[in-house]
Amino acid sequence: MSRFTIHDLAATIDARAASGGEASYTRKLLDKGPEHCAKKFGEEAVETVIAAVENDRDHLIAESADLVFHLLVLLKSRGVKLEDVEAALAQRTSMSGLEEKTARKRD
Ligand SMILES: N=c1c2ncn([C@@H]3O[C@H](COP(=O)(O)OP(=O)(O)OP(=O)(O)O)[C@@H](O)[C@H]3O)c2ncn1[C@@H]1O[C@H](COP(=O)(O)O)[C@@H](O)[C@H]1O
Repeated sequence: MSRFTIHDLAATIDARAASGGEASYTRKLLDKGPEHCAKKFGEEAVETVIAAVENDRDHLIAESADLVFHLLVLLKSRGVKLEDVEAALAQRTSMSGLEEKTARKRD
């Protein structure tokens, strides 16, 4: 079985953004603009926090899936590619998280 990745989901979101999309939830979100996409992302983040605090594993997985989807839609709404985020992450692999935190304070 081939593995479904976040890149596959990003490609679907790209396709929905480019389509007519009357039946597409993705397209409906994008049509409402980045502020609406950001609000939805925030709601999903809160739901993910609640699932984590309640230590509900299945709920945490489901909410995390919603959260990743809404993050990708939010990035799309602002013209940021998943590859841009990956590049930012890749730059950090040469230093520890604590070093990266210190470097941020210097910026
Ligand atoms: N992965 C997802 C995905 N995860 C979550 N969601 C939707 O995100 C919403 C988040 O939950 P909410 O509780 O906020 O839902 P809601 O109250 O119905 O949302 P609103 O009406 O307030 O916007 C739900 O409607 C979910 O169905 C997703 N919708 C789409 N996808 C993927 O995107 C693809 C394209 O979908 P369409 O754009 O609809 O064709 C799908 O095939 C999936 O692969």
